[in-house]
Amino acid sequence: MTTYFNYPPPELQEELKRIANAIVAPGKGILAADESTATIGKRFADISTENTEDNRRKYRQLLFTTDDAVSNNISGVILFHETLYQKADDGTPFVELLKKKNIIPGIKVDKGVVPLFGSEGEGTTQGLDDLDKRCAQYKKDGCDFAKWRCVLKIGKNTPSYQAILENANVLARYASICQANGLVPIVEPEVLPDGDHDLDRAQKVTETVLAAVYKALNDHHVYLEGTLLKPNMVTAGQSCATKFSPEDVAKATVTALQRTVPAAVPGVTFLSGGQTEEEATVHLNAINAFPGKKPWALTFSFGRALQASVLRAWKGKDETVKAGQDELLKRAKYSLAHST
Ligand SMILES: O=P(O)(O)OC[C@H]1O[C@](O)(COP(=O)(O)O)[C@@H](O)[C@@H]1O
Repeated sequence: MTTYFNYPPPELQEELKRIANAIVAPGKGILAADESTATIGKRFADISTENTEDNRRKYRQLLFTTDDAVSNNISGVILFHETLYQKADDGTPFVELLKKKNIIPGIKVDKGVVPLFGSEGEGTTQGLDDLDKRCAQYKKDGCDFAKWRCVLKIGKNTPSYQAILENANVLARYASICQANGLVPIVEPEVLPDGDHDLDRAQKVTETVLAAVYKALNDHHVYLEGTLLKPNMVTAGQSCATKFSPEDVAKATVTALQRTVPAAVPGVTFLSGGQTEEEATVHLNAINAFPGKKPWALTFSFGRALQASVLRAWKGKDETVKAGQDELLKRAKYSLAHST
């Protein structure tokens, strides 16, 4: 294997580093509002709201017209393709609304999880074919970062070596293509919380997966200072009989990261992965409070843990938009409350 290669040119390195650091500025995190049409449909079903293009637009308008104070705690928003090109009622493109608030627009660029042939129900994530072209266009259209999610399942025989390697490699290919186009790649290898495994097993799997991801990023010459990691917090499986304290979760999570994530990475933006808003917040605060070496910013890139009460307050109605926005302000403020 050749070890002769070039990192991005110095100006591009500077740009990527500047964007990544701005996203994880102290006290700030990411609002993951990039639910695909099917996923937002599930969220809308819970509040008996029809999954139409205009309802999706209205809901994202609610999020992006929340009081400017939201940008004290939200540095970036991940958008779904459709949302990037939508406008508010007064014709202002959503991207402009965000930029006016000093919030960095980002874009989900993966095209979803597909089965991995020959595996025990595992998957890989598709979307590489036209990624270079799409990234160039998204950068022109105002995005400064991107996100790609891979999922790994914990089971008796999983995650398999096949799945670990394949997902690490596809994340690395995605990351290098993003960087070439001036987008900071958020690398998301989510170890799913489904199952009855304990905390120790979740930690070991997370370590193995992250180690493979950083090996692949190195193999693909990804410039780590211009990337962010979006991992799962290390929690026991959702059906595990044993209960673990926030301090246990913090210890397992910080230890897994210390063992695998290079110090060159500016920040870790955790996904919430089906935890309640309260759990995700308590865990993130325990992670930040945990003593020891933590050379990266540790913050949030929550979907459900920032939006569950927003959706419940909004209920799909025009007259409850303000109630939804108040919930978003509250959740954004408290997600990192004890660590700033
Ligand atoms: O399956 P989809 O529609 O791509 O969405 C997956 C969701 O998972 C996330 O990566 C993390 O979301 P959660 O914090 O709710 O786990 C979001 O960015 C994204 O919206």
